[in-house]
Amino acid sequence: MRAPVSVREFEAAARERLDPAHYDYFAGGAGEEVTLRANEAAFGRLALLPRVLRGTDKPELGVTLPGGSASMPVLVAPTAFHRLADPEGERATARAAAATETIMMLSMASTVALEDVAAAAPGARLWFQLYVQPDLAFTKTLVRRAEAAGCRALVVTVDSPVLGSRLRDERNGFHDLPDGLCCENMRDGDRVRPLEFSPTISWEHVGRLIELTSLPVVLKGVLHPEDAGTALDLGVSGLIVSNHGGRQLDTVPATVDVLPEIAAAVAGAVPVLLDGGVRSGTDVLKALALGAAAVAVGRPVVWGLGADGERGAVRVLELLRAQIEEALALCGAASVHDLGPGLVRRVPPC
Ligand SMILES: Cc1cc2nc3c(=O)[nH]c(=O)nc-3n(C[C@H](O)[C@H](O)[C@H](O)COP(=O)(O)O)c2cc1C
Ligand SMILES: CCCCC(=O)C(=O)O
Repeated sequence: MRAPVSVREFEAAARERLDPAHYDYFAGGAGEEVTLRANEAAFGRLALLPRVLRGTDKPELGVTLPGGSASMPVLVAPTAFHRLADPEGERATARAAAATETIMMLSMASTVALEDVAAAAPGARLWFQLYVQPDLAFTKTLVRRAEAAGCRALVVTVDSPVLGSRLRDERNGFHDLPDGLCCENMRDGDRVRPLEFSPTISWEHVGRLIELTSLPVVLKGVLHPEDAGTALDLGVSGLIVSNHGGRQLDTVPATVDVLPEIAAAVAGAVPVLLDGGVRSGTDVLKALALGAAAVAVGRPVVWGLGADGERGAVRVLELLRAQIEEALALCGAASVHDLGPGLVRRVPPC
């Protein structure tokens, strides 16, 4: 079979190989999946307005963030359960991130323990994603483990006081990992703790985490500009505009549609990242033009992993890099730092 040439084709290739219930877990969203669809559709309603006769040889793609640098403005978003996509699971993803010199946000719900991921991919730049556990002592243990393993930032997911309802999983009866797989970070002595969500999570928890760790704390899942302001006052090091890939509250806006408001509220004080629906280099340029310092991709990397393991994940990331380079050249931009709102026009839905 010929190699996939787009993220969409990687999805099709992964779909052929994955158990249908697992494919649905990865692909699906919450409720009627209005937000899931909106994330991608919103990029489609933005057009690029290129400049001409500004040629340069080699565009600059690298970005520097509080948790280190990346060779391109595309990070790996934290996604759970990679061993459902490939036997090597998060080890393979981390090696792919290392090979492409980008940052991987490692999900707390990984099917390989964070120490084993770090050991399997020595050059990997890992940020650890945390769901605050109701047991704060265990939460602290996780933070210490992430620090000890060399993670360079703590990504606190704040859009999940409870888990959104995924109707595909309900239909498929997919509620637990198959035998032999578990959330390895939840091992505690002889038992594996259940991963819990914290319905009472508040700004106080974030404040305590910032005090607890010397790592930069990045909040993931901010959609309201007033929350962005509160986060800045508390001293976060970065924000990720995210609706969890449409998997939490359905009918929230597409992330790229709220990005300009958040970027305006933050006014450059800390980097603003975006995830949700990024499927191509032109999507990346649009997000950067509207104020993102970088984007993260969730499903695209899972599709690479599901299609061809570590090699597939590398190919997805390298495909996005090549598409960014091409789009920059065709937009007359020498660097990912050169992009502004003038590059983007809103077009009516077709
Ligand atoms: C299968 C899957 C699992 C996810 N697991 C997590 C997780 O463990 N922690 C987290 O903060 N976000 C999680 N997310 C959300 C992603 O980090 C990210 O916000 C989202 O996937 C971005 O949208 P995209 O898939 O359209 O790129 C998950 C998303 C998917 C698709
Ligand atoms: C129980 C792990 C939840 C992972 C997650 O965040 C997601 O599926 O969206």
